[in-house]
Amino acid sequence: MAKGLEQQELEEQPWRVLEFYSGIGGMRYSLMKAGVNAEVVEAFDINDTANDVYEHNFGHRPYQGNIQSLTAADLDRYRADAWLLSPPCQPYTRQGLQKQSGDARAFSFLNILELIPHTSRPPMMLFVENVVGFETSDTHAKMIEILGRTNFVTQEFILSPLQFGVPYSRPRYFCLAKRKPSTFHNQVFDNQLLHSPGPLFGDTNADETVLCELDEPQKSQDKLLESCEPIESFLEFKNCSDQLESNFVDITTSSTDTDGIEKDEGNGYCSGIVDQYIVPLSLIERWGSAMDIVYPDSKRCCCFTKSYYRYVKGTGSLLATLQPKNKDKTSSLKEQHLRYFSPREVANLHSLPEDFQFPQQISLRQRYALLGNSLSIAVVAPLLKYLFAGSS
Ligand SMILES: C[S@@+](CC[C@H](N)C(=O)[O-])C[C@H]1O[C@@H](n2cnc3c(N)ncnc32)[C@H](O)[C@@H]1O
Repeated sequence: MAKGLEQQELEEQPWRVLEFYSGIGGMRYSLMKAGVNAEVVEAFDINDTANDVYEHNFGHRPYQGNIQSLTAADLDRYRADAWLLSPPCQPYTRQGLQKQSGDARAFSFLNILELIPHTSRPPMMLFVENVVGFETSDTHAKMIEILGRTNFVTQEFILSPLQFGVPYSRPRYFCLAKRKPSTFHNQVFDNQLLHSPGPLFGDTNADETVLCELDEPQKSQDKLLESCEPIESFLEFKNCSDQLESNFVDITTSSTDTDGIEKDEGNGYCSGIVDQYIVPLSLIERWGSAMDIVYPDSKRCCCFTKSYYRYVKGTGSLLATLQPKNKDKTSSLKEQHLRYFSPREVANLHSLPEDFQFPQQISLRQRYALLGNSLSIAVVAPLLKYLFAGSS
């Protein structure tokens, strides 16, 4: 009887979690959203600004140092059950030089994994997030080798918010790992790379789950988009187009700011707070054909990167606030009153909670950079729920 109670008490203890590369706390928000009984016992990030935002929202300042300098003894002190890691992705991105494990930014990640066999209390669960491309890198090969050697079984996923009803294309790679004798609910997916969220919701049809993305990709893409909410549901400035219509004045005087970005001075489209989000006409003239433009009724927008607002090409979608009859007519771009998504809107598309806030001193560019580095809570929360389910 006494033993039973002790056992019960033990089971009600929250999981002790370490959040590496914590940024603005996307992993922690995902844990909360997943309803996992977990306590983040420490977060780690080298970036001052990210730590300001994390502290502002969670009331705790992450350990501000280089993860590479942590030792096995340091980690043992936390008695952690789970490690959540979202290491820098530049070594694996197309824009980066793809130096993979040869890139200094990958060192700290491999270093922390190499510590596992030296800890006296290794984690029971591990969760890794990175860009698509990571799964074919030599860092990935090393990670799988270390995890195998330290008794972990893995299930890997490539998933996008579009598969969770959010009109946002941000496919990312995820590795879920459990240390034996712990097992996943659906062991049929052990050591596989999956492209469907089916297993997270109890789907055990291995063939369908692995193949569904490859099989008739266009058809499955169309079906996905149909089930997404429109962009409009994620906007904080919905009625600006009315304001724009009456305030439109074409003043094309431009200047170059310190980052070499051309900005029109006071083009007067839309007075007030939205002004700062208007795309200058000079940028439309120069880069219009390369812009990804979406509308309030669109069911998809492109991934926002950390360079959104600094550069327009390939960094995220722009919103047309006046909808033309023919959406494909490039010549009408100037009349569509393009604007950037605001940081709050990007946060909404990342499914950050409503009470997430930036401290006032964080500049607009820093906000976009931090959000671009963060993750989709709509995707990570069910993955974490699946990882923690049934572990004891
Ligand atoms: C891809 S972002 C992760 C963002 C985070 N998941 C979030 O939700 O905001 C990588 C983060 O790792 C931090 N970082 C990169 N290298 C580091 C290192 N060696 N030690 C500590 N932090 C590091 C960066 O400052 C950045 O905030």
